Amino acid sequence: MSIVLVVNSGSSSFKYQLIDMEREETLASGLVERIGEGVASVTHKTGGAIITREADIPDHTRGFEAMLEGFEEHGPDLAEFPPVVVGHRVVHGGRRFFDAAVIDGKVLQDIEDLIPLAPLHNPANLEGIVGARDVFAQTPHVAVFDTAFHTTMSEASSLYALDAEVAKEHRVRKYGAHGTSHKFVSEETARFLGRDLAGLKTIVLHIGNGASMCAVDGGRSVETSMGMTPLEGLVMGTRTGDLDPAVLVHLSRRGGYTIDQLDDLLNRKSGLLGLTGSGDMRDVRQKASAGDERAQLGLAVYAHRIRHYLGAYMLLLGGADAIVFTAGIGENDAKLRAEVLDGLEWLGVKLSPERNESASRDARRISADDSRIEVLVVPTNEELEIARQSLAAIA
Ligand SMILES: Nc1ncnc2c1ncn2[C@@H]1O[C@H](COP(=O)(O)OP(=O)(O)O)[C@@H](O)[C@H]1O
Ligand SMILES: CC(=O)OP(=O)(O)O
Ligand SMILES: [Mg+2]
Repeated sequence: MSIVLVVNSGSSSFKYQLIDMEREETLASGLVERIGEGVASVTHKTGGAIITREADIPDHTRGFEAMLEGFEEHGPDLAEFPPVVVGHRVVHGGRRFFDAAVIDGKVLQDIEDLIPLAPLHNPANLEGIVGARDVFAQTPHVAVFDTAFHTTMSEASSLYALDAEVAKEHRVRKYGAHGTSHKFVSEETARFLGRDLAGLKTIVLHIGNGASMCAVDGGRSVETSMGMTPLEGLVMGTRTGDLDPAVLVHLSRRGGYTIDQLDDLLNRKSGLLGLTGSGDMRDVRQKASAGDERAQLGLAVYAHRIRHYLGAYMLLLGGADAIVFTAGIGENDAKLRAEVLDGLEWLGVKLSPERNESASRDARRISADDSRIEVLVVPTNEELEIARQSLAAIA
């Protein structure tokens, strides 16, 4: 039996999944939220049961213990299903990791060295790894990097027009993120369509709390909307996405903002939250339906940015076979999908309103039969992709 435990650590949360890789079946999954905030919430799901409780979880190591308690109390018994490997999501692998890596002291050091390039994500990923290695000391651990899928991008896509010496010294270039999801979804798309991945041009819209798009040509990432860090590109829950860099100079000079305040403003106080007062799409939709004009305007900015990238990626790929929506918003928000694809019949994109609004949660076609370009919803499963790569890395 090949059992893999996957850990996706965020700054204040972590998600986990125990997967039987022989059938790619999830035996249990869970979420520990609000770590270090006094009362954390712990959810453990297995065999159709969902158990939620509150606990004091000051750090990720304690979070791991809470996860283990979930397994002990509600199963499955980890002694019966011992993981052969623990797979970890790591957002930034820079130009050091082109593939998944078995974690040793050197890999840990590299992930730490990359913290300046992903200050919100890599420290949490690292803490998760350290916690998990304490608990699963005899098991190999593998890091799977969000950036790895984008290492196929050309220099023309990856370089900023910054002084070349400065860029080199400070490792400033586009690395992208969400690559594990973009890879998984583009492969699922080929499978769904019964097409050979090698001949398929896909535009993947990973629209969750963090959001990015990717132009995938024959299974290779050729362009993506996130940049040196996961701040560039689309409007997100709390992140600005694209912004004239001179805004920073202006706010610093005229507004007296410090570097830390700017970082906080751009990463945590902007995006949907900054535009509408809510960072969660469900709340923004509710407000907009109730007539809130700020929410309506925020949604217009949100969809406009996605359309901007969609147009660019159609051109870069020389046309697309499929436009694919995924992640929390992409999979669930039919209104957003309709807004993004509104009036694109001239381009060969025609949505079927009934299919778009269907309550199905499976991979599905939402374009009309006479749409030249296929439009799909394909649920992402980063954990399964991490499990596949982790298993391959120890083989
Ligand atoms: N039914 C829904 N309609 C609209 N948005 C939804 C729905 N369900 C979830 N979302 C949104 O999905 C987002 C979270 O996406 P997710 O991919 O889980 O993000 P992350 O993994 O980055 O935390 C939130 O903005 C949430 O409001
Ligand atoms: C890279 C990134 O933005 O990740 P998340 O969507 O989990 O915030
Ligand atoms: Mg995410």
